[in-house]
Amino acid sequence: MNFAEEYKRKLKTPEEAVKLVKDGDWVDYSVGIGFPVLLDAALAKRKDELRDIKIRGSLAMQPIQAVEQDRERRTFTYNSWHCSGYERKFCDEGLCNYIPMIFRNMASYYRRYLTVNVAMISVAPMDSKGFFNFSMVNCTTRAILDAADLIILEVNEHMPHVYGGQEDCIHISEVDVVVEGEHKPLAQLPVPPATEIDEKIASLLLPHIPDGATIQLGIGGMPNSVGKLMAESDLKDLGMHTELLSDGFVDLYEAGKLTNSRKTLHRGKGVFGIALGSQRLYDWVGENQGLLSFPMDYVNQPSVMAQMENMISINNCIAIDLYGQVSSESAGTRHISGTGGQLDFSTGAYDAPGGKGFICMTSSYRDKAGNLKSRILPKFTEGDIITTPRTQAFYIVTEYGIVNLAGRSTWERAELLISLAHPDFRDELIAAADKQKIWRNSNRI
Ligand SMILES: CC(=O)SCCNC(=O)CCNC(=O)[C@H](O)C(C)(C)COP(=O)(O)OP(=O)(O)OC[C@H]1O[C@@H](n2cnc3c(N)ncnc32)[C@H](O)[C@@H]1OP(=O)(O)O
Ligand SMILES: CCCC(=O)O
Repeated sequence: MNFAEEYKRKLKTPEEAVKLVKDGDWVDYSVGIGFPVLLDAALAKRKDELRDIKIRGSLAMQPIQAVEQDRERRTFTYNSWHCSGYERKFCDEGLCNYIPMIFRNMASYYRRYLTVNVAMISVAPMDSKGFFNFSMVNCTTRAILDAADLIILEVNEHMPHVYGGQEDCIHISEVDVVVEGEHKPLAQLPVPPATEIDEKIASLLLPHIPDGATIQLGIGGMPNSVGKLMAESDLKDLGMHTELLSDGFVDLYEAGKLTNSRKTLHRGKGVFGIALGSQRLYDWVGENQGLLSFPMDYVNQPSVMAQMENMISINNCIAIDLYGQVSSESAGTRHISGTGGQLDFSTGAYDAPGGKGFICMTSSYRDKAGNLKSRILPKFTEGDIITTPRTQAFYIVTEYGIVNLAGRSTWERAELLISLAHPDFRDELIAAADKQKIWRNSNRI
């Protein structure tokens, strides 16, 4: 077979390729660095000739021209599975709608229910055997492509080849159209520096993490900082099984802590679903035989995590109420990010022998006007979305301590959670707990 010939036959310009999109189509744009930059720009130019184009994407980190060029949403309706900071601003303006999901189910939504008229996805350049590697976006890429009526690949010369265990590539024979062009360097996720509170939280976590543990770090500043601080600890022989591979893991690797040598599943390999972070991370992930990408319906499956001894999951949240419900994706009706894999990992870590799921947060935050606000709330009120229900939220950590809510009644939860609150808010939380009939006279903080 001459794959180079087939490639040439399928090659079109981005402008020619997007002519295949028809009125009413559902178009999929992939996740993170899988975003099809050239195809999006070409599709946006068709805004006056097309009608009712619905786009799905997520964690976009560069301008989405179909939204930027059509701010009245006359032609394009953009939807996200998980909002980046950039997409969050679109939600604020009514230009992006969130699609609720938990990551382990996302592929099955495509396989069972969703229509994909056109998939436009960025991939690494074709290899000599005719395969395009999904690079750092194994995620649900294969499920999206399998569901698509028409597959248009955008070859991105900066996307490195990444070793995968399953569903990590597509062959030229399965593809309808290929486009090429010049790309800017891959979009990066900023890595905020660790704060004093992050350091305190990491110091509280460390005694709960045994040598040889398998680690998941969630999205956001704090889990990344915890990874960095774990790299400075005495921990040994850590393993990686994570939906999101972020810079915290490079810190662990460079400090010699990440060996994967004691993993009880995929020994010797760090497993992940998607990588997002700095160029340093991307350079480390490309062509790295110590890593394996897998689809999210495998990585995020609790029954898979349950096979890993001492699976430790570390995630962040927006707020928690005195009942132990965790909100990590909205603030009232303001949409912030998404459920992502938080519930998958809280569940899977609990099911693993010796496993623990930690939800970490600063006890308080300053709102945009500079007022100090508690993240521990008496109850959720203004439309806050529950990401992890109280039945699956176990270890909760702030800079004031660490508690385990498993098996605790409502008065015990109120007492434990108030012990984690910023001191300025404890009295009002106790008063609220009393009013809500979840406070015992003998409770002490
Ligand atoms: C990856 C795996 O393997 S599993 C998956 C883990 N996935 C999850 O945990 C999904 C849910 N979690 C998340 O999305 C993130 O961890 C978050 C949102 C909780 C924290 O992420 P960060 O990027 O550190 O959030 P950050 O502190 O920058 O806040 C994000 C926004 O929420 C706002 N915000 C944060 N806390 C609050 C609050 N309590 N009330 C109101 N707004 C708030 C911030 O102001 C900011 O808004 P802005 O962009 O307008 O400034
Ligand atoms: C890719 C990270 C999304 C999440 O699960 O939070």
